[in-house]
Amino acid sequence: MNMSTRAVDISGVHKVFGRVQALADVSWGAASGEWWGVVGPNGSGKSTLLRLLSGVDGPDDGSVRILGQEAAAYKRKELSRIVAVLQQDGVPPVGYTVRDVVEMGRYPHLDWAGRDTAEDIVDRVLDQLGLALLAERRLDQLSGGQRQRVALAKVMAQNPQILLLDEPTTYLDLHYQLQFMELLAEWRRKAGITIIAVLHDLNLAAQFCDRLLVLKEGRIEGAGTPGDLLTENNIHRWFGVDSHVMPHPDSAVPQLMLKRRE
Ligand SMILES: Nc1ncnc2c1ncn2[C@@H]1O[C@H](COP(=O)(O)OP(=O)(O)OP(=O)(O)O)[C@@H](O)[C@H]1O
Repeated sequence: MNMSTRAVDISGVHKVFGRVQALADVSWGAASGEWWGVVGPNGSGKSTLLRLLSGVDGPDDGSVRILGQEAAAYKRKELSRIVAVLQQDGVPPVGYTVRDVVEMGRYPHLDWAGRDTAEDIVDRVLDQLGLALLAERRLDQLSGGQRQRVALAKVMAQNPQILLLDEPTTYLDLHYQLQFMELLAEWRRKAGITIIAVLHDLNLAAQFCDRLLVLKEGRIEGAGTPGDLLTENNIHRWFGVDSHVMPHPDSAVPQLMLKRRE
């Protein structure tokens, strides 16, 4: 890839649902290899933005470019080789085995005869995520945290350049939340992928993301480093809550403690 090519670039994007302006004149982009957290109150347009970036939906106005080309100009399978998406509940508890699901991640890379172009990748990913012993287990026999690890294995097998995540840690306990974020960080370090993650947990976002994109009522309220953006004033402006913001003792990134009202 040409290193000057931006991973994603959107400009002048509008998206309307009935009378709701989900995104209003949004212009923003991510350089290759960056990790962006997309944050903001409920209903601010975060998931809508992710859907436009994944190509499942198009803007009403403006442009959404992936690696320099309009998202709509890609063939479905071609875009799936570049962009992978992981949702809140990444894989549902159905009867497929762990291996089946991770193999599904390879679909965009199968040739015309259904042959995989990189056969060993499924076993490598299963090993890397500590899932080798669970490979033949069915998803409905796994915990939510284990299933989310399988969902991560599936998108890793997909081997994308850009990973989109929509609140991926919502159903995870503290241990799995941290483990999930560390696995993403390691993957990015090794493969240089671009990560764009909708996150509600600002403390996790501050610890892992290079930059934050803040949306409110469909508009960009800020784009920059957690250190620049996560101030007590901003938190109040965006979420209507009072907080203490303090530097993390290890890394000095801002960490948030909510104040009670009384
Ligand atoms: N398919 C749809 N039909 C109608 N309205 C929609 C649709 N998708 C989103 N919206 C509306 O667009 C606005 C933005 O929604 P979106 O899901 O992008 O917000 P969000 O920031 O991801 O919210 P949350 O934090 O609650 O997940 C909301 O007002 C929502 O009700």
